[in-house]
Amino acid sequence: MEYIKLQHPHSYKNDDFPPIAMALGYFDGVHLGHQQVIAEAKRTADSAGMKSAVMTFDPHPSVVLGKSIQHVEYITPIEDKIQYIRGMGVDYLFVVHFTQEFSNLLPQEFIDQYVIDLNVRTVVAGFDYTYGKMGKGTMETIPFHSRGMFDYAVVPKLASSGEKISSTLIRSCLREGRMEELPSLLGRPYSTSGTVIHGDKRGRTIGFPTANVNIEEYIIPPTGVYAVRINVKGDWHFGVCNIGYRPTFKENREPKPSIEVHIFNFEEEIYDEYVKVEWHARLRGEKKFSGIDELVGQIAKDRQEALVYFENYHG
Ligand SMILES: Cc1cc2nc3c(=O)[nH]c(=O)nc-3n(C[C@H](O)[C@H](O)[C@H](O)COP(=O)(O)O)c2cc1C
Ligand SMILES: Nc1ncnc2c1ncn2[C@@H]1O[C@H](COP(=O)(O)OP(=O)(O)O)[C@@H](O)[C@H]1O
Repeated sequence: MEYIKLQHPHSYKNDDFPPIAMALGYFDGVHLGHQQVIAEAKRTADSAGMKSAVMTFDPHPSVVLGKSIQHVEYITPIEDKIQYIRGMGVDYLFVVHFTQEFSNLLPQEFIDQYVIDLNVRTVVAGFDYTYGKMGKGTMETIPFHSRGMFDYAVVPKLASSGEKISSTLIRSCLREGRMEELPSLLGRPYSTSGTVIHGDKRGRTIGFPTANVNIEEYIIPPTGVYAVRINVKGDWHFGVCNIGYRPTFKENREPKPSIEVHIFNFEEEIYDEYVKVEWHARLRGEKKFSGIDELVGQIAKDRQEALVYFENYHG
């Protein structure tokens, strides 16, 4: 896959590229609905002898359009998005740096500069895709803006248990800790990557060392205890993860919850390793225990519950 970052204004002309079938979207999560749009662009490219492409945007428009939030949390931060799209086998990935100036392009200007000038011959997008200033361009206006230079295909909504699969639905599952529903929406479990940092070194003294993972940019599930898998140096391990403020030990809440994984049957020192945590099930909420023995007893039960959960796990 060729990865092309586009800064506005770019200077490509259509003879810089072969004919392209391009999937267009923000694609946070690269969920099953997104995967359908991307697969449709690939099918079209294959059957028409064109190259396939995905165009997406970074950062999230709300960062730039100043809708209250400055710090967006993603289902798939840009690096993960690139990796999942690469895994789908597309030929080109265009990532447009989303700026105020870019967001002010009129729908026709967007189509001229970001579709026609990149030699796109077929646009594929979901039924609710919008483009150009204020999202005024829709799949209904696309034939008009195409100037007869390209075809288009609209992918209808994909539902799971009667609900439209969307980044919004996935965000609410994540915020509510409904981890078990995510594979049917994402096509894979939710996962987050980060570096193992130093904690208070208390874990090892209570018999449950925990790798504290610094996870940034992702949506963090609610505090509580989870059955997880963790990838360390290329190998998957099972474990239990606590997200929270460790009220048993700490009077005052830190600004961010800690995310700590006790890895089963594992004894290595892994500080500074970049690890991937895969979230499978929420087991319980975080509690303040009256002492270390009660906490340790509960963690032993959590471990057992996760082991039972994973007994029938077959990757
Ligand atoms: C599976 C699991 C469940 C946990 N549950 C709680 C809890 O309910 N309440 C709490 O105060 N701490 C809980 N902890 C966090 C421990 O307090 C924490 O691991 C310990 O303080 C070690 O911290 P350290 O890694 O910074 O040394 C849990 C940890 C694990 C691994
Ligand atoms: N089974 C295990 N699960 C998690 N971390 C482990 C395990 N065995 C060894 N470790 C190592 O020990 C560290 C955790 O020990 P801990 O006393 O909890 O320290 P910290 O408070 O710095 O996280 C991890 O970062 C890792 O390097």
